[in-house]
Amino acid sequence: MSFRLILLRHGESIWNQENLFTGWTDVDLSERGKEEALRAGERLKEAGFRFDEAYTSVLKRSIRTLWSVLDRLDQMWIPTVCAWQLNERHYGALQGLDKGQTAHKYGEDQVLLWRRSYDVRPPLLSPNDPRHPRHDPRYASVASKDLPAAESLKDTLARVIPYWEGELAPRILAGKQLIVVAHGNSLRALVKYLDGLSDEEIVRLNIPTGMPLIYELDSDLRAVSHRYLASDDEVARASASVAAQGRAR
Ligand SMILES: O=C(O)[C@H](O)COP(=O)(O)O
Repeated sequence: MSFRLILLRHGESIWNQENLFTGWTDVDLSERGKEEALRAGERLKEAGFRFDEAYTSVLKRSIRTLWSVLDRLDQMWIPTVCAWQLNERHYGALQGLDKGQTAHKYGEDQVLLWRRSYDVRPPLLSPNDPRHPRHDPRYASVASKDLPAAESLKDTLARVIPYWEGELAPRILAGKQLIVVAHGNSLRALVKYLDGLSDEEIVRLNIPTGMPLIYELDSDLRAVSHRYLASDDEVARASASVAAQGRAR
């Protein structure tokens, strides 16, 4: 028995465009990001995909991307779940800072550790900071011990994988075709798990915005293969540009 799962990172956001650490900040798509989202829907349509259910985060850059995809597929009616567990990694006190200027100030190696290492946490947001998620009504039903002030990828994985095991995997095993629209690092956490990547291998993985990623899974839901619905050139260029966001400026 084999299964298929479609993953998609949201289109470019306004803060992606401005090269700012975003995390749980709820910024919208840029004009280019809106086009990327529609294009992702077109690519899925051209390839003949249909979905039974859709999952996304509680952040509007992902939600709006999902809306555009489902609009293009004429499937806006399918059940859709917004789950905080699929949010971007929480970038703590780095949120709102310019990635290039941060690299200039602290060094590119430190920014690479913050952005791509498995277990280094960015500096924490103070609980009194109005940006802390405990002040945001959308997280009112989340236990305070689960609300992060900053996350490493390991912390992100510790909320994404239980959600995968408890909610997504059972639906896939029940035969449902799912699309999961999420974020660069919540998807890196899921990909690390599905592909069994080591803590060192995950450092080199950069997921581009707006390019559908198709996973073929075995009966244990481990990855057999994956491919982007885009040319190798497009994927290589877009992934390199994500990696380059941490260069000193
Ligand atoms: O939160 C952010 O800034 C981006 O969505 C992902 O950022 P990264 O590529 O720097 O991890």
